Amino acid sequence: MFDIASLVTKGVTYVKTNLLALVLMGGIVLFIWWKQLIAGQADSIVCVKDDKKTPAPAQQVTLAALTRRALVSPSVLLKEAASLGTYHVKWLFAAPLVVASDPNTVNVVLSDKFIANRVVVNHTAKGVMATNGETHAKQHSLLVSIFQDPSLTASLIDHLHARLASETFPEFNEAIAQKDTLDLCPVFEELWVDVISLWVLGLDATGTVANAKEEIERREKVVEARRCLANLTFVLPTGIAWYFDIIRNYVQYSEYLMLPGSRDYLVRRNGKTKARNIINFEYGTMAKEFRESGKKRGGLAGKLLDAKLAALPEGQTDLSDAEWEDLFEQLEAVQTAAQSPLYSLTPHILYLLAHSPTHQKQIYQELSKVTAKQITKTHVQSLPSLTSFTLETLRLLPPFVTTYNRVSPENAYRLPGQWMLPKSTHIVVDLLSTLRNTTAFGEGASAFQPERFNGRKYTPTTAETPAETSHRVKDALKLSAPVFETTYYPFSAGPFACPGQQIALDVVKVCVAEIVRRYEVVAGKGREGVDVGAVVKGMEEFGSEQGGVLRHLEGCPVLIKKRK
Ligand code: HEM
Repeated sequence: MFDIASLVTKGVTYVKTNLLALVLMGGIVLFIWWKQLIAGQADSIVCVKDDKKTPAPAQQVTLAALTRRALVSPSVLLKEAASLGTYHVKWLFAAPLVVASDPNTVNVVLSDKFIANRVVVNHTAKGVMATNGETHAKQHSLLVSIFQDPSLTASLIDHLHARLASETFPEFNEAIAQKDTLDLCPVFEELWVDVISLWVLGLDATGTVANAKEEIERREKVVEARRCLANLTFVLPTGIAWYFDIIRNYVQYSEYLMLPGSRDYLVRRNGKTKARNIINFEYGTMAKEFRESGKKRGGLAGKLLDAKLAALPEGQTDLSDAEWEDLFEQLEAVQTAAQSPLYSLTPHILYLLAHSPTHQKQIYQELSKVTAKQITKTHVQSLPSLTSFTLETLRLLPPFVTTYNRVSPENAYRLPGQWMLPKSTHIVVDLLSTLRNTTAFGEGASAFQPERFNGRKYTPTTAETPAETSHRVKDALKLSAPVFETTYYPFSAGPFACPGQQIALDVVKVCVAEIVRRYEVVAGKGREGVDVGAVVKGMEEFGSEQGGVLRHLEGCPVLIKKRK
């Protein structure tokens, strides 16, 4: 007779007594599966040579080379990149993440003629989660052209002057009165978040309109909300949140890449919904005012609206709801993209000046020739010492230590010797190591020497036309050594290059100049005598928190002295 109960009991006893063996077997099966998966992926690295697909030779790439720590600690990134060579492949789900760094090693590993310079970064790769392809290209070139407009830089500088006078100088004076060390990072984080938010939304710079009180209250609400939102936390449907959190752990800046419908996801945990609503209300008001009375704002909002209206088919005078949404998303993207590198770079320049009194003196002497009450873009463009100091700080402390990650479309990322990276390769360029490349910047590449920029003019990487680019890509691959100009690209290059690079250089210099002409910045207590070279060498003082820009880990502590 078939006794089910006894069979079940026997089964349970069997499972109990053999549980350990079953777990072990399961583990072994999983391990074999994993090894096969990895091996399968390695085999599937197919490159294209002379239009024929062939498996890439195994020695061409190093697998699982960078540790996760390298993506958040610049000092670890430098060390690992130096020991591993140029092409590090990190497995990220099904696709490898490639980090290009040292062209010397790439010469050995991949070919004898590869240079990780800004021309080579000009590939036609697509962003992973960002809008990509033609949509991205259109939005990108729109921003590039809008940012050429001098009135836009001028209005940003107006906001900067107003903010320096109302909060920053009083904060500096307070630190002087207290004879206390001041941490520069939080000061400039608030400054840039405030300045960019008012400029992006096209609000008045000084609050001197007829209903001044109401306007000031409104501006305060907006900047409060923006400060609250500056530390991004996404709320996503559970499945996506899990995927996103994992990606975020591995790929820097991925949290800033917009997912479809991201404005809805940007609703915050921890009571940030209120802040989000304040900004959304501003967006709504912007569209309402235009629709009801044709009123347009200043700042970026106004310029972007003008450009979008100009592109409408004849006879159409208003944007559709979807087009307004696009406009808001672009404003949102610029807010994030602009504020964080600015609040990384500005305190770092001042901190390095505190540790380099000779350079500070030189810059102050240059500045003392400017007699105007307010420093303008024209002034700072003709201050060579300040320009060289800024460019050198950007080289050794680039706010983005790696580019955003992007995915290569099939065969579009060309390597030397006609090799192509396979489709869906995640590519991240290690700007930190590239900007310290000894072939390009000489044996003293890791030393802080602003003078290396003397007599050189920075050409924004957005200035290249596609035709010039593809021609130059071909030429670059033939070059035998990377040159200074093409390897210097802290704003990245190609279709994802920073569209705001000239504005960024202008406003950062105006900000630093206004401070240095009033105050002397001195090394903080206990840090006297530490030379600027020691600060930037090993990068131990800095970190790139998940999804964040490069920051001094102790917030750039300095002492401030008022100049006579
Ligand atoms: C020192 C300051 C800045 C630095 C170092 C910087 C650097 C960068 C870099 C490296 C990228 C591209 C990353 C990649 O290739 O994946 C980027 C993108 C971008 N930047 Fe900047 N940036 C700065 C300031 C600004 C400012 C002031 C604005 C706006 C006014 C701005 C707007 C943008 C935008 C909109 C993008 C996204 C471009 C796209 O994906 O098409 N940035 N920035």
